[in-house]
Amino acid sequence: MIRFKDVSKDYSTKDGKLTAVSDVNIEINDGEIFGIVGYSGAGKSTLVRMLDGLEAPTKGEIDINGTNIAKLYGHRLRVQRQKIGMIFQHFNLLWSRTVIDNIALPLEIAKVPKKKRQARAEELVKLVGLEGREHSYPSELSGGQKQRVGIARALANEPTILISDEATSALDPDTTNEVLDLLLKINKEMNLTILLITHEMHAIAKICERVAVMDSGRVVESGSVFDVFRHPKEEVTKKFVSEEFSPQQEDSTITLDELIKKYPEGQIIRLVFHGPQAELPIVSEVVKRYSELQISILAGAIRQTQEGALGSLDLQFIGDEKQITDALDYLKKMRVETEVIHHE
Ligand SMILES: Nc1ncnc2c1ncn2[C@@H]1O[C@H](COP(=O)(O)OP(=O)(O)OP(=O)(O)O)[C@@H](O)[C@H]1O
Repeated sequence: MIRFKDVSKDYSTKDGKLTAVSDVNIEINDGEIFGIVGYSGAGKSTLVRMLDGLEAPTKGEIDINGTNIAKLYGHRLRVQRQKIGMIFQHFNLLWSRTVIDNIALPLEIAKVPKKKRQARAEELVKLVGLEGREHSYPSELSGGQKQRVGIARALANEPTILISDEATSALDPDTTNEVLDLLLKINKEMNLTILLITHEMHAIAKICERVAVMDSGRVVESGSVFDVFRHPKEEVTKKFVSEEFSPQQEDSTITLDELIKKYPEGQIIRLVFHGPQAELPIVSEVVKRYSELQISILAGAIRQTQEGALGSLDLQFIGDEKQITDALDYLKKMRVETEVIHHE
């Protein structure tokens, strides 16, 4: 288990003290994929550097399976750091080395005999799906392939923890999904604990079980991804969730205010479905039961999370108030969450 306990980190700058991380408490279970999301400057990288023993907290304790990282130095710190693999946004590969030699680099540093490191590097090439590209140079690879090399290299020393620091931020959406699928596969096959640091809620939704949202050095909200997506409490979380998850209108740049301006009549209701409900024909049932109402679908989105599908739909209801209330009661009975986002 990784435990951040009341962790703070201050830097002294020419403008005085800067608190990069403030009273952070997080517990990450073995084998879990845990997300940390925050905008630039939220303190995510500082947290990672402390976990990797590159910097010590000003206050608090970070321990991995009971060992306080800040208390380690010399050989013991090096051994501990080998248990943590890291992947980065810009891959950090050596351009003069081939794929296989990049992957074998940490083993060379750890002085693993040549035959053994060759065999391990070949195994890793297979694991990340780069067979046939062993002797290519990074400049000959696509972004997704480069990140696969990064992942294989990070796994060379058989770490128990993998930190992904914005590792998909420079990739296009399809490649991002492929890399996330690979992380999920590795997590399952090797029971690896993965800490996913990102500003992309999509990546969190796709593979994480739990998430902590950081803002100005603090963890402002945390919990299961499913719950945080369903009921974001803090403004910053709402912003992240709505960037990724708000129902997509035909013109996806339209804001809620513009939507209301465009459809001022009646009521606009947002429905949130989860789990098996997302697959039931609930909307057609409402249309049938309350046939006097005029019901239009304005926008919709569905996301797959590790706990099942989470869907959201904005509907406009025009008609008799009592009928609208009855329709909403019916939806509630079907355990669909409803939120009135506009009432004429
Ligand atoms: N070595 C340092 N000296 C002084 N201030 C620092 C140092 N490292 C980080 N900071 C400051 O601490 C705050 C948090 O930075 P950090 O890099 O941890 O954020 P982040 O969430 O990782 O953002 P990004 O993704 O942009 O790196 C920022 O205000 C940053 O300027």
